[in-house]
Amino acid sequence: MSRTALAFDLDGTLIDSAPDLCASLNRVLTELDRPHVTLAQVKGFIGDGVRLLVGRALAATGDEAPEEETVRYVARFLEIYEAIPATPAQLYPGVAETLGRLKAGGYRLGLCTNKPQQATETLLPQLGLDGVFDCVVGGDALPVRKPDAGHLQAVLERLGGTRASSAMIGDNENDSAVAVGCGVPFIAMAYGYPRVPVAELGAALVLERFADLPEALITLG
Ligand SMILES: O=C(O)COP(=O)(O)O
Ligand SMILES: [Mg+2]
Repeated sequence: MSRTALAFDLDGTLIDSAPDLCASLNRVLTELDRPHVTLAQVKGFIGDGVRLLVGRALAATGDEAPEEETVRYVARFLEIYEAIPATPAQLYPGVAETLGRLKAGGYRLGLCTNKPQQATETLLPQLGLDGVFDCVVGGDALPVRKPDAGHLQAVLERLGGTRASSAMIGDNENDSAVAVGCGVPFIAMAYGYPRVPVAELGAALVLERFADLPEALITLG
């Protein structure tokens, strides 16, 4: 077991959050008398944090709003989103069991997500993942966030992970970029929300099933 510190992305890697994000965006859009966005559109908006998620939904349904208005809509969006209880059924197949298996096997697990810290910490116990992660670093927890490598760097420092002992597991270009920036291998989950074909993410390995991760880590060496 040479890779002992694992950093995970959240949306599109551990949970299928797009339906709740889409429903929350559409409630905000209804309040603004705008048309709704589709689930397929929202999947393309996810991954760069909540400000861009809301901004993209506004751009897709009319004019982008001035910054101070957008800030209010982001706050309203988060109020709605955080009030929707998540359930373990939103985890992709095998996620809970596999994370439990890795933790029991001595791996240190960190979360490196662009979702805001408070929304992430609200979600984790609802998903049944309370206490699974040794550190959780959300998209507003630091002055930088993915694709800035400083985000993953902070997670790896908290996990005590070095280049040789770490890996990043994610679903899109931002996860690939931080892995490259930190010089650690990137494992891509093929089922997430990438904006380019998964084969173009530059991953050391692409997995169809989360449950294949423990064996993949052994392959990686
Ligand atoms: O963009 C977000 O809010 C979350 O995205 P991530 O968990 O895939 O980083
Ligand atoms: Mg993601």
